[in-house]
Amino acid sequence: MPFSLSPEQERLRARARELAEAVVRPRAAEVDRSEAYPWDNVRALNEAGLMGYTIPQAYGGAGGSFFDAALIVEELARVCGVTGRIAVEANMGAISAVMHYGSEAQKRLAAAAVLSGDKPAICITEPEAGSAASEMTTAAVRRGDAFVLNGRKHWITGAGVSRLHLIFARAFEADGSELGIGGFLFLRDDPEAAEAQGFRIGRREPAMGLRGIPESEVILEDLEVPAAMVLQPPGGWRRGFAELMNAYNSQRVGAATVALGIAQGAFELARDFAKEREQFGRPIAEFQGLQWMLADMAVQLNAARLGIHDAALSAAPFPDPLLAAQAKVFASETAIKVTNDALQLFGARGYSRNLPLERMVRDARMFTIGGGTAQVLRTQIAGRVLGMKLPQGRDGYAKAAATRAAE
Ligand SMILES: CC(C)(COP(=O)(O)OP(=O)(O)OC[C@H]1O[C@@H](n2cnc3c(N)ncnc32)[C@H](O)[C@@H]1OP(=O)(O)O)[C@@H](O)C(=O)NCCC(=O)NCCSC(=O)CCS(=O)O
Ligand SMILES: Cc1cc2nc3c(=O)[nH]c(=O)nc-3n(C[C@H](O)[C@H](O)[C@H](O)COP(=O)(O)OP(=O)(O)OC[C@H]3O[C@@H](n4cnc5c(N)ncnc54)[C@H](O)[C@@H]3O)c2cc1C
Repeated sequence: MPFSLSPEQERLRARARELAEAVVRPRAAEVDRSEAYPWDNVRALNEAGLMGYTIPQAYGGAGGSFFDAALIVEELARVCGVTGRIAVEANMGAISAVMHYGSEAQKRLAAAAVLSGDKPAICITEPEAGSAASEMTTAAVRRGDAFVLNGRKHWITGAGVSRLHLIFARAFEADGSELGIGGFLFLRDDPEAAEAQGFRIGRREPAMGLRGIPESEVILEDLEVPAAMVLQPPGGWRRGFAELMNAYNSQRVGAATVALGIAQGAFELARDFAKEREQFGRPIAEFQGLQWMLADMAVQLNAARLGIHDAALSAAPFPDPLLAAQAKVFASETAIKVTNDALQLFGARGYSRNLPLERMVRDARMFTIGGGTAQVLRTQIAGRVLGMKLPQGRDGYAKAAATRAAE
């Protein structure tokens, strides 16, 4: 463990590991096979106080930090990536945005949902606005004391099982003038009632990995969201997208931690197997080719963990965008490499669905895509390293120059 832990954090990590080993590990293969959301694990997490651990004590949580959350998430993801992701969304991402930016009523609503076992969903991506998320077309038009939302989100993690949703949409006044991109909170308590209100769950993606948690469409058809459920960061509508994305850095750190946890789990299996399995009359751990593979895995895991902890500890109140992006790029690419090498070390056994290695390879694959692709995050890193705006649209630099000339 690169950063020293307080006695309380040591206990927290031990509590998460105990639960992971006793409850989560034995169910991980079945969660993958059945593709069913692990409600039993959620109940166990909730009883152990690990759902909403970062929620301030005044709202019923433990008031933990993102670093604490990373300790919990790594332990869970080490045995089950799906459960690790649930812990991310119950402690980082949307819930942290609400607990920092929300009104009193919004905080109470969100805290109550998570502390009763909900994993909120964050709804940003649209079919025509993935990496280019700021080009989203889901519209929220003011009508009286509410906004009416229309649009289609896809690849929404937890759609169909989550209650609380943070929906990003482009907001307009009733006269059509644009306000900016904002966050809208919707609680899907009763699926039928939600559908009648205009919040519909569409197709579920047949995903490669992390199959125990759905990624589905969210279709909004004249969904009325009261103005009191608009999540308003301090900078107002014009800064809405930037400040909501700033909060989203916590989830990037969380996603990086799930990738790390999956890879750490695969590494430990490979290390132990290398000492047991014999070929040519000796343990395969005696072959230098494998020793160096294990050494490289250990180097990469340690570096990934350091980057994640550094990013988590930078939170003020959210993790630094550069550190979060760096942590996610490195951990996600490390996870792909380490899980593949761990499988390789097992030979044919690793390729069999009887062992968890092939699941770990599939589960690790998403993290260079979801939460900002490795390519887009590299552009964000480059922009911050260079201290330059790096517009990605074809006429981006020309537009920026024209704006400067007009000023
Ligand atoms: C940000 C992008 C969508 C690119 O869009 P633009 O080129 O229009 O935007 P920028 O000019 O780069 O940014 C506008 C404004 O926002 C600020 N910003 C952007 N990102 C961040 C951030 N992470 N932290 C802090 N601030 C941020 C930026 O600095 C600008 O502010 P100023 O005007 O300069 O003051 C694109 O780069 C991008 O991030 N695409 C990825 C979209 C994404 O991550 N989607 C995630 C969906 S949820 C998910 O996948 C869950 C998976 S999992 O389970 O975790
Ligand atoms: C498992 C999973 C869970 C997800 N969960 C959620 C969720 O809960 N909520 C949510 O809102 N979204 C979610 N997403 C969506 C995710 O955020 C998007 O998939 C991601 O932002 C990329 O968008 P895209 O898939 O449309 O790819 P595209 O943006 O179409 O990208 C296609 C390719 O082009 C590259 N590319 C695009 N632009 C650039 C550029 N400027 N420079 C260099 N390369 C570029 C990309 O890196 C990628 O390789 C999830 C995705 C996955 C896989």
